Amino acid sequence: MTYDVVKIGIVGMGHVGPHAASALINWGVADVIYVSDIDEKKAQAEQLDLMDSTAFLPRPTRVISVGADYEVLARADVIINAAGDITKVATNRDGELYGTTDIARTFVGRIAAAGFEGFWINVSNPCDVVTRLVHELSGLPSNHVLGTGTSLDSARLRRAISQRTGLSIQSIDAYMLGEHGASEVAAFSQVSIAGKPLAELAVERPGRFGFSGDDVERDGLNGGYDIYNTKHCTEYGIGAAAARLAAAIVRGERTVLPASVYLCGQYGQSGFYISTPAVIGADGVEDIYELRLTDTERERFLASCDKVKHNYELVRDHAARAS
Ligand SMILES: NC(=O)c1ccc[n+]([C@@H]2O[C@H](COP(=O)([O-])OP(=O)(O)OC[C@H]3O[C@@H](n4cnc5c(N)ncnc54)[C@H](O)[C@@H]3O)[C@@H](O)[C@H]2O)c1
Repeated sequence: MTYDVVKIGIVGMGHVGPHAASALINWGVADVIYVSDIDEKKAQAEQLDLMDSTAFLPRPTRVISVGADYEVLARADVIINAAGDITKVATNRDGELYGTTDIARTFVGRIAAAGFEGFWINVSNPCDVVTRLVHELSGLPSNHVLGTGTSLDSARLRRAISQRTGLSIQSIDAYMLGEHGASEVAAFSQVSIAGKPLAELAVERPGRFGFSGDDVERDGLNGGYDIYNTKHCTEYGIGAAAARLAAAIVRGERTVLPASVYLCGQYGQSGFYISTPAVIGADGVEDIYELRLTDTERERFLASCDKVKHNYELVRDHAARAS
């Protein structure tokens, strides 16, 4: 699919939403960005600030504030969901479990009823659970809905390896898999640089490449809280991650990126969202890759799947009790 005019909607203009918008504007990805927030004044203020930034850029982008008129977002090609309450994840991303899912119920169905046929990229936490709910409420095929998942955590893992090796982040092929949360796993056995497995490099040049997998996994896993504990949010990395996925879709890139995707038999798992590398392009999630893991990595990945599925059951019970 090619777009004459690329329209992207963003729900939730707290920290993440505006940074995703800013990345899309700076990269020249979108012609129109609809910004939505239950706090209409906040959405309007962000609209004006973002529009001011366009005066300094080569390509014009229209930013339109729609407040809580969610139906307008049905005109978008891609919608990013960043609605939530970041103060609730002070110790654990599951702190938003009922909040963000209740919030998603207020707009995903309305946007679907207004005829939305595009793509959802969910950022809100707990990311894999909210992504699954968005898929369920949207009525869209599973390849039209994805979550940022471990895209950010994988960037943190690559950053940690980059800091230890002195090589650029772009030179490091490494993935965090599983839940975007405490149970995620670094696929350390599959890290490669220059087409060589890290394990081989570690034998050849231990001084540069012989660092501990546990240490870099810790950075991938806890990197968010290292930032959150000081500034009480994370915004640049995740804004860029969401924008990157949106760009890959509207440009039809077929780029391999880690994302929370609907498993259909990969790792022996099906019917829910969790992160693994995927091909992102004009059809959204066009292919899903299963990595060859060590027994321990696989065991941990499967435990992560169990946790995400269990959290979804909690959300389902919560919704049943409320109805
Ligand atoms: N997946 C990731 O890697 C990652 C990283 C950072 C943040 N997050 C998550 O992204 C979400 C947003 O983070 P943030 O720091 O921007 O949070 P925030 O609390 O700063 O902003 C959330 C915004 O959502 C708005 N909102 C709430 N209910 C709404 C509704 N019904 N309709 C429209 N807007 C609504 C709020 O008014 C607020 O402006 C959170 O769930 C957070 O945990 C995920």
